[in-house]
Amino acid sequence: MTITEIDLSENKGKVAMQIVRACEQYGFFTVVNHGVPDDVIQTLEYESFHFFSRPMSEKMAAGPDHVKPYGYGCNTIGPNGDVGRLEYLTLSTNPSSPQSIIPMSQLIPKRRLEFCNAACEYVDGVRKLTCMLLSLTARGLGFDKASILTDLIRNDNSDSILRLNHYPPSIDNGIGFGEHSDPQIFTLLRSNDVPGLQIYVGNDEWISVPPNPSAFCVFVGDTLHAMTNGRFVSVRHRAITNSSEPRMSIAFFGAPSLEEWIYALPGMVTPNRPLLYNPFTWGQYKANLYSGTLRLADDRFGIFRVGSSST
Ligand SMILES: O=C(O)CCC(=O)C(=O)O
Ligand SMILES: [Fe+2]
Repeated sequence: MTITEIDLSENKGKVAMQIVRACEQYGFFTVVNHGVPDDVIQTLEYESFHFFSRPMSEKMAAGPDHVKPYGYGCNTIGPNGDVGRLEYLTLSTNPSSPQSIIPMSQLIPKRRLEFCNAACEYVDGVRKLTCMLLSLTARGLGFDKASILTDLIRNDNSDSILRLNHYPPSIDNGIGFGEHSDPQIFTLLRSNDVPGLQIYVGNDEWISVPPNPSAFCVFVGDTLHAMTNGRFVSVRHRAITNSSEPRMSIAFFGAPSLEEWIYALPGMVTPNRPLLYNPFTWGQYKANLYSGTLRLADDRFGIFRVGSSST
């Protein structure tokens, strides 16, 4: 069983096909030669370690009382009782949100300007990379216009998120971040050289993704799964803590605007692949995710599924 590693410096037609195949198989691949400058990545990692090294009283200024899912959190994930051995900081990338990088940086102790600049530059780089991957995905799926996917993220009101996850050392195979799929379109995650990430590949099997600081891990999220009417897998994944070194992962969750309607793209519904989900807006999906009683590992498509009693 091998994880697809995609070299973005290779022929674009070939890369587009590789992406589609990987999204169909596991909903997961890694990319190298991705174009996000190494110093941008290193700087944000440095600032993130600095933030998490501050006393709890200082970190708490950035949470946990912010609008879900934003702000600082420690050991709890989401509002419904999920726990993990990590601390994290979640920021909106939409400049008009009060929870976005610039206003939230004001709450970050010491080095606030350095943190803010590093996070903004990082988001700039990963957003471009996400657009490139979506453009290649559109091509691989046979669409003439890449904008059918890239416009979702390019939209000024894109609800994309940046999250820094810090896993303190722990050497007993504990759950750092429990099993889940990401709700958005694509997640781009990069970690330091410490293992922990595992993905589900079916048949009760989980495989460990070897850490590669010069690569990004790419996860298909629930939204892209719905847009492809189930052709792409929204990959279940988790993080295990089992190292004497701290692990830092930085995730960019590429999402549409709250008002955007999510529905099966042209050609995705066929006699062999009947429609799975009724159209919904990203805002509706998100509200269902955070306002109800859903746990991290639960299926979130319930009320949106064709034939569900609530639709
Ligand atoms: O840290 C990791 O490797 C996984 C984190 C994750 O799945 C998430 O932030 O959604
Ligand atoms: Fe995730």
